[in-house]
Amino acid sequence: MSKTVVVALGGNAIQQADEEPTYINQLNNIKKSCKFLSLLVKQGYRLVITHGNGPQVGRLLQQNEEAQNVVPPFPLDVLNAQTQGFIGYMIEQSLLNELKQNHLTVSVVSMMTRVQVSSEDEDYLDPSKPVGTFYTEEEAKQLQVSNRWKMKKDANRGWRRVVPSPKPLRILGADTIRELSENGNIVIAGGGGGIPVICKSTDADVGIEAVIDKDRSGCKLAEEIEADVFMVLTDIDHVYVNYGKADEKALENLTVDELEKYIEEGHFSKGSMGPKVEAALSFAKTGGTSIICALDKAEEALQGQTGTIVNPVEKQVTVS
Ligand SMILES: Nc1ncnc2c1ncn2[C@@H]1O[C@H](COP(=O)(O)OP(=O)(O)O)[C@@H](O)[C@H]1O
Ligand SMILES: NC(=O)OP(=O)(O)O
Repeated sequence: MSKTVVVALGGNAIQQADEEPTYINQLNNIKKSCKFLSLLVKQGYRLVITHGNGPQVGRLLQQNEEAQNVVPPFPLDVLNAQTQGFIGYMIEQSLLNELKQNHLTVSVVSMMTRVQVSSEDEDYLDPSKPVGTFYTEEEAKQLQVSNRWKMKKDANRGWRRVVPSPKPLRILGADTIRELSENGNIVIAGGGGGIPVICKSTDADVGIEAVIDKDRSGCKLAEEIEADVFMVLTDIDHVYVNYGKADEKALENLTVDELEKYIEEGHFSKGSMGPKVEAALSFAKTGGTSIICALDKAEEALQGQTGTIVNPVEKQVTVS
């Protein structure tokens, strides 16, 4: 039977840092990304695609706030749903067009996905999820006062607004996602990390104003649908130790224990590679294979030829 791969598309697959965030620029990036995804479909992998929404949901939030005297604003959980809708549409249509050009007949389904979170998560008190545009330190300090935004430094890339990011506890509708995938559909699910909701057995489910990290929820999704591979596609060929230093070293094929040691040694930045390696580690611990690699090398990485591959301790073999 063909392997199920949960693919988490990084922000760069949708928007390049140095480009204007217009619809056309984002669509062109998605079209390029879909060319690489279609190669995986051609190889016979079953794809479940998830994607980020940090830049997009941050700008949508800003639009809602800035227009609030003219148009009533919507809460952040609804804005997450909006990003699932429009990014899902852009991926679905671009992928279908690419598959059609390659004479591949596979249906693509975008699924609005809610994700259960805790009402007690500590991130509500000290928000960590960067969204929207990058600012200089000076601009960030002004926005903190004028707009009452919480601002934090995002690795070495500038300052960004931060919003709460609770950990995903359960992907609601995971059974349906699995069924759709097993029936031969490409499924786009858990976009933007999913819509965060609090579920209590005695009360109605209720949405929460937060943005979940898509690498964390992608890993949870892979775990819950029992995927074979969890793959994080970004803009860098490997995960590195001593990244950016003279003695940096690309990580190729490693065990859970080795990766755990590198995480403890503090090699990975909180706002960029950190969540990816933690998600990769977490999935490998459940018995699957995790891969972090460049989007344009996805096919080779699945054949074990490139990328950072994290194997479960007992499974030191490459994926094919
Ligand atoms: N240890 C590391 N190894 C590799 N890349 C790293 C490391 N630490 C930080 N990075 C940075 O992480 C970036 C990828 O993270 P990010 O930009 O958040 O990805 P995406 O937007 O694709 O999800 C790389 O371009 C690289 O600059
Ligand atoms: N929700 C989320 O993690 O989005 P980004 O990957 O775009 O930050």
